[in-house]
Amino acid sequence: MELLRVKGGQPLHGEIQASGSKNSVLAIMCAVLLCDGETILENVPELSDVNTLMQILEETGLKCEWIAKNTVRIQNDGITNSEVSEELVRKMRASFSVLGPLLAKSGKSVIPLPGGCVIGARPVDQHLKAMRALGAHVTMTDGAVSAEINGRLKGAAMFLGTRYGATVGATNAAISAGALASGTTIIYNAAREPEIVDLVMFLNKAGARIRGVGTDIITIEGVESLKGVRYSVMGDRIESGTYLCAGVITRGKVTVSNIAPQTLAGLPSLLFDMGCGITMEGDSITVDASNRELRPTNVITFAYPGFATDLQPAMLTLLTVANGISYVKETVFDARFGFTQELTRMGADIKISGDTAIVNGVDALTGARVVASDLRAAGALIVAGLAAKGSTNIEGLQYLDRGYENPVEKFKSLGAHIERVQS
Ligand SMILES: CC(=O)N[C@H]1[C@@H](OP(=O)(O)OP(=O)(O)OC[C@H]2O[C@@H](n3ccc(=O)[nH]c3=O)[C@H](O)[C@@H]2O)O[C@H](CO)[C@@H](O)[C@@H]1O
Ligand SMILES: C=C(OP(=O)(O)O)C(=O)O
Repeated sequence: MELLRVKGGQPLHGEIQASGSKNSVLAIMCAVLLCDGETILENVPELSDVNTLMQILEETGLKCEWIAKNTVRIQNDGITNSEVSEELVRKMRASFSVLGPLLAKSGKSVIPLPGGCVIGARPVDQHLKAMRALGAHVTMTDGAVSAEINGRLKGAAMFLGTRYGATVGATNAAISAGALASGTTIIYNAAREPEIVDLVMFLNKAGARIRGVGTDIITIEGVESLKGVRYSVMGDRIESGTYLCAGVITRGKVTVSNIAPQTLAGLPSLLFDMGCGITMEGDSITVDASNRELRPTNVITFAYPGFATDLQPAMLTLLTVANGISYVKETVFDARFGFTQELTRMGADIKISGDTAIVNGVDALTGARVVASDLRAAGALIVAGLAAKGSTNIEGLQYLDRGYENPVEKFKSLGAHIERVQS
């Protein structure tokens, strides 16, 4: 079995470049189904999720290849198959996001349900609501969603949302499907995440007419066709935040460049509240925690511009060594504290009460053998290991590889003692 071995105690110093955003590129690659001809995507992170989505697009008849480092070429000469195989959907939940684009472009889409996962139940009711609003006939057979339309989808007004707030995936689905629908589509309570803005910038460059992105009302004037373009994906704010938290927990000084600091929403302010120095300049952000005592703080996750749920595990990990009690409330997913059990094995003092983790800071974490059960848990356990006394051995690297590009090289360049080992 492959493990990540982290020897803690070394303050991180230096600068890394953020990779392209995983969540952004996945949404954009799905939208390439709508675009005729050649699309070239730049700043694409080399991740297993990206490779899985390339396989899914190939299954539908598109041609995908890496043509240079971080550059993918996708040729869309027509969709030849509208059914995605279960094996691929099981590998990656985001594969469900081809539903809307496949339907809008080919009139049909059959996608197995992605199922729940370790961060909570993840229903797709709002995705289906959006497709139905646009006129599709949607049914469920043998655990797969089947959506069909005779001719073009028809623009409509719709309200999307769940008891957790706005939904990123369903907003993306409605935007992509609405782009090729006849007439006007209006999405109320649209999610406002930067990755949705990136998707819309790509689609508008390809010929779509979408306004209001970044606000909670998005208006789409449907067009008859979209044409492939060259587009560079935004920097990854979740990866960036993970490296910043690693810099802080080791009491180091870390700069992340190739990232729009405003996309980090509340993270820089919270790190400032904890006692860190923060500098933002152009497309880079520096956090300085050298010789600082870390104060506790309270965090509540929420749809953007709230604190990102994907950064909750790294942030909570940081609070395990703050000087006092912090409260972390998770409002986006209903089971995203599983990783805290592993932190407890490293000496953290965490109690879970409903949707809130009560984190009582300890003097130091200690190394242990731990298991990552999801992508951001893997990032958080690295953050913990970097600060812990002794060695931490992390299992579950298949999750890490879904969303962090070259983590060993990047952490090493900051001075971390980290390596992949067989055990
Ligand atoms: C590939 C990708 O971009 N993944 C991101 C995306 O996931 P994803 O698009 O799945 O997240 P959503 O914003 O849709 O989900 C938010 C909440 O709404 C619920 N929900 C969602 C859709 C639906 O039809 N019904 C429903 O109840 C979900 O279970 C969850 O509790 O946004 C999340 C929230 O920022 C991030 O954590 C994920 O990293
Ligand atoms: C939850 C995440 O991704 P996904 O939606 O693909 O599971 C994530 O990136 O943290």
